Amino acid sequence: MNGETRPKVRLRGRDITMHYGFRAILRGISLEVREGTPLSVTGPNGSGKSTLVKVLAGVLTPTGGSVDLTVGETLVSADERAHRVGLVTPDLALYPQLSARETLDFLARVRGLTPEADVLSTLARVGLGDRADDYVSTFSTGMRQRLRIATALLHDPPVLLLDEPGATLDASGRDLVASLVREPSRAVVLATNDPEEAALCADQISVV
Ligand SMILES: Nc1ncnc2c1ncn2[C@@H]1O[C@H](COP(=O)(O)OP(=O)(O)OP(=O)(O)O)[C@@H](O)[C@H]1O
Repeated sequence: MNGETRPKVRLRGRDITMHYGFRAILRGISLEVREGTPLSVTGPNGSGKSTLVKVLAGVLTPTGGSVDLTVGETLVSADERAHRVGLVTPDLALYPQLSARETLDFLARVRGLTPEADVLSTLARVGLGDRADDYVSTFSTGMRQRLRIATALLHDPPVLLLDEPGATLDASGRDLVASLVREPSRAVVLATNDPEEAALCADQISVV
């Protein structure tokens, strides 16, 4: 979908707090992201970047505060949010016994998507067009990361949440990440320890 036809999107987090047991990780994080103005999330190891991304994705429920996503005029429900968000996280386990094409076919079915063509074009977009039928077990670290990015793009979500997306990628892979961050039609949040990656974003917050 191109930017002219895509509805406007706004992802907002208000006063987000998170505790793991007695340990307070996020203390009152507020943010707002719209299409075309990507937001980087920086902070030291263990400061809560990944936690914040998962809260925004709806994978984790925060201890306090709220997240809301508006697409067009519609406030997206918490249950529906996963269908509107593409999440790239190092925690995403891939099935080694599936091929890249089968991985996306499987996800397409799970997500209720049908068009087979999107699978191949998505693999081509991440540079795996010629490895579609190879098993994930034979993929290198960077190829697996490209496949994770493909899983996030498959349903053409209006929101992309990227957690350390370029950490294992080569120069062309980092260019791919840069092109995704700069897409004017998506709202993008990028959690990273890499200053060059963070600099791709117009806005920045830091968690400590
Ligand atoms: N499931 C969990 N149970 C308990 N503590 C957790 C859990 N997940 C994360 N934490 C803790 O929350 C804190 C933040 O972790 P998180 O992964 O969000 O940090 P991060 O900023 O992304 O770190 P890094 O830069 O190392 O990727 C850490 O202290 C971590 O130990």
